[in-house]
Amino acid sequence: MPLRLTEEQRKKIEENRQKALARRAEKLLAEQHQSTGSSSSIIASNSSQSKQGPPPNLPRDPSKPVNHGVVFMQQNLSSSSSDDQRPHSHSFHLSTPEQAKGIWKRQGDVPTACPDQSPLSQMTLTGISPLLAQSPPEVPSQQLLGGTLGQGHPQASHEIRSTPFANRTHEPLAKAKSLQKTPASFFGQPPRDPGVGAKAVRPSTLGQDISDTNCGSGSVAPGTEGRCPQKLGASLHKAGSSQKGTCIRSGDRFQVKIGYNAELIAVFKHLPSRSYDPATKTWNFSMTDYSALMKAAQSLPTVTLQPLEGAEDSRASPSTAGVAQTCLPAAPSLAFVKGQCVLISRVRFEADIGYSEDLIALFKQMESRNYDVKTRKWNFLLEEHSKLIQSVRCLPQVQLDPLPKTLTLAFASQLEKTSPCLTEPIPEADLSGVDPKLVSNLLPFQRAGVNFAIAKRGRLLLADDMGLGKTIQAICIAAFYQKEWPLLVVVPSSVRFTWEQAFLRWLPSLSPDRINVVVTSRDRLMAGLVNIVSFDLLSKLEKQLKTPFKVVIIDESHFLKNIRTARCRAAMPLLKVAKRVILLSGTPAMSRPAELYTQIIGVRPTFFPQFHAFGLRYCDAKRQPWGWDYSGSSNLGELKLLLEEAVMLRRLKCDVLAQLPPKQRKIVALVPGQISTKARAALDAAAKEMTTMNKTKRQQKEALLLFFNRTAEAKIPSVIEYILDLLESGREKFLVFAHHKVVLSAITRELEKKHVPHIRIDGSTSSADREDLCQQFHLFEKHAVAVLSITAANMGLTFSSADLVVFAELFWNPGVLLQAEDRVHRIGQSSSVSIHYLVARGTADDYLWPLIQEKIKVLGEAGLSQTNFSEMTEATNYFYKDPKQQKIYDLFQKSFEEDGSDMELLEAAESFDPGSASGAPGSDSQDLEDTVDEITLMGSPVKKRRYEFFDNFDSFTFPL
Ligand SMILES: Nc1ncnc2c1ncn2[C@@H]1O[C@H](COP(=O)(O)OP(=O)(O)OP(=O)(O)O)[C@@H](O)[C@H]1O
Repeated sequence: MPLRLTEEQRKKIEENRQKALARRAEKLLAEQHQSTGSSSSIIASNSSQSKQGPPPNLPRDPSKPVNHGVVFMQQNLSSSSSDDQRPHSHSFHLSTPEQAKGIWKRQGDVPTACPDQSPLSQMTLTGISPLLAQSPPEVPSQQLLGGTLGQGHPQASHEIRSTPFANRTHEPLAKAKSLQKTPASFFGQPPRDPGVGAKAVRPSTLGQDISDTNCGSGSVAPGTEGRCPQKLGASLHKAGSSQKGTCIRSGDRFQVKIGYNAELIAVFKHLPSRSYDPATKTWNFSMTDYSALMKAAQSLPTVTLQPLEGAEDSRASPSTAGVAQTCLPAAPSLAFVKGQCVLISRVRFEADIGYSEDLIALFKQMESRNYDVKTRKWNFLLEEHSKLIQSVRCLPQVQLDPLPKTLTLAFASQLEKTSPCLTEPIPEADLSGVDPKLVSNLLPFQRAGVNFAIAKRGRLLLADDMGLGKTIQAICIAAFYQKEWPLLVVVPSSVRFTWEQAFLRWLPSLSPDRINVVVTSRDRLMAGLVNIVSFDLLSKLEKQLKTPFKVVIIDESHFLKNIRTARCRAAMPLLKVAKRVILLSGTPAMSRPAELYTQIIGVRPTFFPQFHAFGLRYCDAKRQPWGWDYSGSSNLGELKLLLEEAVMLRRLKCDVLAQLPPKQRKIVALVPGQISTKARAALDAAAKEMTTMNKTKRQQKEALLLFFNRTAEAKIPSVIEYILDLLESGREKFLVFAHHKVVLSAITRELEKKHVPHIRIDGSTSSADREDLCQQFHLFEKHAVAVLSITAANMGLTFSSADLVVFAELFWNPGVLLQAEDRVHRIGQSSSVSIHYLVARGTADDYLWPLIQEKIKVLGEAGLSQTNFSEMTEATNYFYKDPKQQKIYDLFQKSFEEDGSDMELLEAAESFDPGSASGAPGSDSQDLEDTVDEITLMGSPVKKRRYEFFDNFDSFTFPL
């Protein structure tokens, strides 16, 4: 069982975790700083990767290219460890000449420029493509344009030196060749005339290109150091004859002071952050454009710009170039934008991407375009997705990732459509082969659920709110595929027999002996037509499986959320090979999307074959020093759409309230195996006592009392297991009524152990305290259990913030039970209330339940009660059949009908001491505690779940 933490404890843990991470990051930064030193010359001599990115083990977000260096680094890292859903062709990589040449195009020229490139650009790009192939897909073109080409792998520098054309092609801002024609072409247009371009290149310029490439970044390949200053000298030659200007810093912007120069103004006009001040008649720019401007100016033969004070000219020397780099922010000026397509409805997707003029021009060519003024994003019909992606690929400075493959598969019909159709009606399934009793009892929304499941070919996650009748729907869906049985039903241990009862109730055609409830690890898993097994036993019995089950139901499927658990490892392969998979959960994910992953692939094994891809898109995956953190959430709207389209059906109580009765009662048949041998012997002895002839009236009552008390004792472990299962299933606030002090104490003790917030009201609670406790329960934020005495807390209290009442014990007076139910079902309650009666076979419950039912019937006949318990009774076969049982029943009936016996029994029961053979009053015995511990730990459910709870955090993180 999981150990529930309070909200406060969770917060504390999270706080500590964050602090630890911050300390770790600081330490690593300091170490990194020490090892690299602050000297720029050291930085300059390092490879570009170590310079551009933060230390490899610092947190970074692979999906957000906030910083060029980081993008470069991250891309390398993520591409090595991630399963990127993007088809390769969608990535922005320039490994082919056709792709690489796009870098030269003016963005507006996309449609025409793409197909026909000049031979020169093809030739030159072919020359450099090996270098670019080494660049990660997300290296922004700005890095390439801004003189960072040489920052790549040392080998890359080498290639540049040996292929001068490549340098020209890749250093656009330094290309005298194109600039000598027109500055505009410098920024965008590919060199059109190879002949002119080639002739225009002066020898010195070529040399300068090489030096810029190698030295500008400070990344110097071995053996090139001596050459750099020489080349630099050549490049500085122009200073003598050119127009001079200076850059002046002004806050986070800088100003350029220079006389009129048409070429330079053309350059200015291409910088996104440009601003002209008519008062001073100067242009100013954001610092992000500084590098790009300097590079461009450097290439203009008619201009010499003095760099900003304090910022070294990147041309100065290889050893000082790093200083300039570290002083200046990265320059994303030439508008490299990166983003992704995100689904926003069943028929539309949105381009989640930054501003780019060319991209917007392209968007405007899409027929289905729509601009959302609120989100300030463009969206389109799915059918235009491919067209848009194809077109965007021609924009060299834009990377728009397409929808992941999983989404295109799930929404294939929408992607291929020519006109949008919002919702296809789900066809009515032919249920003529299913027991009419079941079909006729389905509520309309349940019938719709069955239709949905069959339309999905029997594979779905049915995630209806708690208490909406997932069981009846699951049985109906499974019965539709009855020809493919044997059926496997995997459930929490505490509800195995409840499921058996449900099959018996809803499928009368199914012979009871065809139902196999697996109780121990020695049982056979495939012995019946319907096989019901707990999660924990499944992992012990999976080896028995020779042939796979074709139809599988998993109740409370969120029990599989942690992929590392034995239960998940046992179940997932079964789901993969099964033809029909019916997952049931009222709370498929309790805290984060990562919890959904196993359930999604349980239903659709081909969706997101790698968790990492899912994590990147929906869990806001972040790389941390210790590995990947998948505990966040992102793109939740899209995830919801995907789930609804292909995986999940979820209705909330409020959606179907009109179809629900105000109270829904359910008998939960407790697992007989949970009653220990010792308790069983005590029960049998007590039952025997009751049937012994020739007893006085008093002796008979004592015998009955002992039987009632022994029942309480015997049920404790199963009751506790059920309560913990409820908590694990996400039930947040509920009431547990019991009668015996030992039961109340055992429950509160367990809740304390598990740190579950709870209150207790019994006969010893003062009336002043009762109100306070009620209030306290109301204020609890999440999980909270009110442990209440049936007789001491059944009146006058309001617990309408809960919508579930659990009766751990029965009580012979139905009026008391109904009053207790109404603590929740009262004014202020807007929901349908669920009531669970926990009954254990072979105990006094066998007699108490029919007795209650009988009394209710009488009350109903007298017009005093509209309640009907008979349906439940019929469902659970709670009929005493043999004559001996009838005798005990009679005894119960007689005893409880006599005046005053209630009080007598109450008093005796409340203070029952299980340690005493006679059941005489006394304190809770160690004996009972031992029994509880022994049984709840038997098969280690408690132990295991506690581990899993703490393991949750880990389960959403992967080591590097
Ligand atoms: N169509 C129906 N006719 C009669 N009883 C129904 C119907 N649907 C549900 N019930 C009853 O409602 C109660 C709740 O149903 P069930 O246990 O299947 O809910 P659930 O959705 O599985 O809830 P949880 O998530 O809490 O397990 C049960 O007693 C069930 O028998």
